[in-house]
Amino acid sequence: MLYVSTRGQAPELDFEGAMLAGLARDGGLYVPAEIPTLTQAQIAAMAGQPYEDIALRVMQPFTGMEPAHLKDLIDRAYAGFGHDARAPLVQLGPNHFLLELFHGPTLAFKDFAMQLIGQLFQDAMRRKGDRITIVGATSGDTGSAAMEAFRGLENVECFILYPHGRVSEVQRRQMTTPTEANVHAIAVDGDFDDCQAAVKAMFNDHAFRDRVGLTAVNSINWARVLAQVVYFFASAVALGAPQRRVSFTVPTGNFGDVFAGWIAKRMGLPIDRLVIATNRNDILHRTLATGEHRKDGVQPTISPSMDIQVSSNFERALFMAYGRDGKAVSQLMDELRDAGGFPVSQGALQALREDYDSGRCSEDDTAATIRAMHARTGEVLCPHTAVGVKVAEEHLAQTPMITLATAHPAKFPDAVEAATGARPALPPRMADLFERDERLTRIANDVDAMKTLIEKRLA
Ligand SMILES: Cc1ncc(COP(=O)(O)O)c(C=O)c1O
Ligand SMILES: N[C@@H](CCOP(=O)(O)O)C(=O)O
Repeated sequence: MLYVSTRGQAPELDFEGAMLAGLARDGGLYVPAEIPTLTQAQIAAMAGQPYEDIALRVMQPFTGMEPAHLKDLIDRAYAGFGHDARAPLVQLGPNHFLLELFHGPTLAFKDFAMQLIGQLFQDAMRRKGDRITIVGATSGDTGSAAMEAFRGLENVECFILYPHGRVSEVQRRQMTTPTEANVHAIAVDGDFDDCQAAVKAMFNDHAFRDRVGLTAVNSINWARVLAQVVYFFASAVALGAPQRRVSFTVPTGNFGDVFAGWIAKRMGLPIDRLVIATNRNDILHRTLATGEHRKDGVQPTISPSMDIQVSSNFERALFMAYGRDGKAVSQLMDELRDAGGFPVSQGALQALREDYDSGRCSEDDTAATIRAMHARTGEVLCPHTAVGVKVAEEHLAQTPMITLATAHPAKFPDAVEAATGARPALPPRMADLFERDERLTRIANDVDAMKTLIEKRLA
């Protein structure tokens, strides 16, 4: 299986090469040259299987890895999850289900991919004997998941850039309290888009990239997206796929999760609609509605992990919608950088609308949904999940709808308490989070200063 860049100018790589590279050398994102398909019988055979077995069947064709070896890494990745089903389904209404993706060690869906790529990276490094430097950008959840997966590992330094003052206190403390010396929380005076732009700028400085052995754990990295494809299969099969079609609503920011759903659909999973749910940072909803993809400044919300305007993986969706035309995508990305946006061509817009629907949820509706769902079902939603549930309710139809519950409510206690009157508790293993010492470096939104900081630390 080979991987190609969305900008068409980087060398094609195998799975391990694409994973270790992170961002392609032409600034694009790696995607599979062809998407492998599963037969309806192969999908039906997943019914009743453990999550780890489904993960093997879904991911193995993309990796070319020896199945028993990959299965061993998958088993290790999910052994620490706090629920036997890994991703349990809860029914919210007659045709509406919630997929709980927050039973991993850092209480957000990021653990599904991050725990696995932690294993995959260690496996590759054992064979190659390399040192790597991870630089990641986070709006709150990727950062703690990455630190959890890589803390204490020899030959790995992990730097996480987060927007100062724009993550919840629990999220911040999850990043600033690990004691291992190889993980570093860096508070940037900027927003998430600034942090992500800085990461991409470091990758595009090839001399720096090669000097420090830079790699990515954001959904820039194809392996992150791949691991997220699995729970679309596991949940759809639990509700009767492939005989029964399902739809998904995905709280969306960087577009990695919903793009994983698109991959599942292309692999043969009978998905009816993929609904993109945004908070008031609604660039993706506006794009689908109007055909104009235009940045509008990141606005802080009570669902801070989705406070994103430059949605990294939308580039992968555009690549597919433009018929895998790397030159066209490259031009669009230049326009986004230089002019703040671009019109999507009619053909590409039609292709996007064939697979995706979208909706936007206001701050008031987010709080009202947390409150109403708690009163009606007893289920406590995190604000991101509430954005998904609200938008999903506007798209309910004959087909069962699965909304992704992307984080545990206890990561956002203030927003949840304001809506329900009850403060969600952290799991006992994290009960002393607020007593632990914090360690962080505050830095200006200046890529050169960040590179200097990283190189100093590595020296
Ligand atoms: C809790 C939560 N929900 C939703 C999202 C959006 O997911 P994606 O960036 O894959 O669109 C994020 C961050 O990415 C998140 O942390
Ligand atoms: N919401 C994310 C933003 C980064 O997303 P990623 O999936 O590209 O890592 C976060 O919590 O950091």
